[in-house]
Amino acid sequence: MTDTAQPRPRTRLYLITPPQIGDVSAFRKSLEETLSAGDVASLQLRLKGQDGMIDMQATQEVGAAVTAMAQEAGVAVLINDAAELSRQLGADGVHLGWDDMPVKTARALLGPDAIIGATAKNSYHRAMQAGEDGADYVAFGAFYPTTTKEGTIPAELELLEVWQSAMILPCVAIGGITVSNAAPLVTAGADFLAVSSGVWNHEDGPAAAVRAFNALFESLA
Ligand SMILES: Cc1ncc(COP(=O)(O)OP(=O)(O)O)c(N)n1
Ligand SMILES: Cc1nc(C(=O)O)sc1CCOP(=O)(O)O
Ligand SMILES: [Mg+2]
Repeated sequence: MTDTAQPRPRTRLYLITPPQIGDVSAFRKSLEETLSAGDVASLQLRLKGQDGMIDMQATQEVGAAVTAMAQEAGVAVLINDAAELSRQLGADGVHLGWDDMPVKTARALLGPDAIIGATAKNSYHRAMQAGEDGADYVAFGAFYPTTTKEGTIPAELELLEVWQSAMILPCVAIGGITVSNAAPLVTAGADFLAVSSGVWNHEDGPAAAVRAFNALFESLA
C-alpha cells in the first residue's frame, strides 16, 4: 500500500500590528520594509483603545494606508474584531474572539472567500465549535506571558500537538512569542505563529525579526 501522507507545510508568520500606532505614515514605511524581509502569511490590524476595545477610527486610518500595500506584497490582511470594517477596507477577512461577532454571522456578511479566524484560547472544544461554524483557522493561546493583551489564559503545547494530529483546519499559536521561545510551538504543530511585540520590539528591528523567524521555520522544517 502506498503511503499518501503529505508532509506538514512549513510554519508561517502571522504578523499583528502594535495595539497603538502614533504616526501612520512612519508605520506604513516600517511595515513595507518588514514585509519585504521575508515570508509573512498574514497581517492583522489590531488597533485598541485604552479600554481594550477596538479603535475603529485608528483601524480605518491604518487600514486605508496599508491594506493595498500589504496585499500587493502577497500578505492577507485581516481586521481584528470588525467584519463590516474589513469589508469596507477591502481586506481579506476578520479575526473574531469570544466577545465578537459569531463566525456564522461574519461568514454571511463577508462571503465564502473571506478568511475568518476564531480565538480558541486554551479550549479544544471551542476550537472544534469554531471549525464547525466555518472558521478558516483557530487560534490557541496564550503560550507565554504577554503585555500586549490583558487577561490572557495560559495554553499548553499539548493543545497544538493534539489538534495537529487530528484536524486539517489550520491552527495558530499566539501570546508572548519571540524568536527565542518559538521553536517548541513550531515542533508541537502550529501552522502559524501570531506575533506582535516579538516582531515590533525585536532588538534588531522588525525586519530582522521576520528574517529570524523565517530562518527558524526553515531550520525546523
Ligand atoms: C490570531 C489571533 N488569535 C487570538 C486573538 C485574540 O482575539 P480576542 O480574544 O478577540 O482578543 P483581542 O485581540 O480582540 O483583544 C487575536 N486577536 N488574533
Ligand atoms: C492578541 C492576543 N491574544 C492572545 C490570546 O491569548 O488570545 S495573546 C495576544 C497578544 C499577542 O501579542 P504578543 O505577540 O505581543 O504577545
Ligand atoms: Mg477580539
